[in-house]
Amino acid sequence: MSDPFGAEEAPPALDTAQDALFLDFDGCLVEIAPRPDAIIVPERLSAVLCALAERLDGALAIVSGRSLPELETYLSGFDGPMVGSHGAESRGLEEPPLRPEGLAALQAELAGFAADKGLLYEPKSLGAGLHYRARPELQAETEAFATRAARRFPGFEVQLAKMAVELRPRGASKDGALARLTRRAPFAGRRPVYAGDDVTDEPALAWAEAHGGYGVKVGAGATAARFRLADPAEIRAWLTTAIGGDAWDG
Ligand SMILES: O=P(O)(O)OC[C@H]1O[C@H](O[C@H]2O[C@H](CO)[C@@H](O)[C@H](O)[C@H]2O)[C@H](O)[C@@H](O)[C@@H]1O
Repeated sequence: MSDPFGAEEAPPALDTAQDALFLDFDGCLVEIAPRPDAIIVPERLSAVLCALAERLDGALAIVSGRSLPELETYLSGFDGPMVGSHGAESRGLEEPPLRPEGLAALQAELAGFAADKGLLYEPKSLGAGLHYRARPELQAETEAFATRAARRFPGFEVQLAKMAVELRPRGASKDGALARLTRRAPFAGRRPVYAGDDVTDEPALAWAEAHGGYGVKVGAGATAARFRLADPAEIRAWLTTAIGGDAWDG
């Protein structure tokens, strides 16, 4: 694909003997949908992730901005490690969640703003999101509101996402999650490979590049990643190839 931001090349085949693989969820494994609850998760996805995790000796983790319970529901057949809420909560890592004070009050404020403005409010296990896809003209106002909310609730910070602005626990990050994961088995000593599509993924893509591995940017846009694939369908095909599978058919 042609892109003004470099990273033209497709990634090499995964090296299952030495790679540790970290995968974003929305926009990477599944296509972006008009609403968070409207995504379509291909039936084979969990089975492909399980097979690939086995080839990687368990060194495969999902690293997402989604709430952990949602990830567990959408990928119910996959039992490997998962990091949710932009690094603030995890499964299989024995890490306590980052739960700042004021979550309920913060959520009530964001829900009220959404109701007033006709935005989609997304309650999250450790934060909240405001989706302005239906009212894109309100992006600046929504971001300004979120910035003011983060001042009143200092345990939280603003996280921009595709057509959305979120408040997540302060200090949570996907690159921080990668740093922690790669210090422990079965990830330690392997080459970090991260794939993701959004600004929420850029620090993790840069982290993989800076730590002996590489990033795969999904879709268009400026990126720290060396490699690029066009969309989640190409990501799924790349994963399937690594397990010797046939062409992805949904
Ligand atoms: O880190 P990710 O797995 O990419 O999650 C980031 C956010 O994804 C979701 O929102 C995005 O996807 C929605 C469904 O396609 C889309 O409607 C929305 O516009 C996108 O921003 C999710 O709702 C958020 O909680 C995640 O943080």
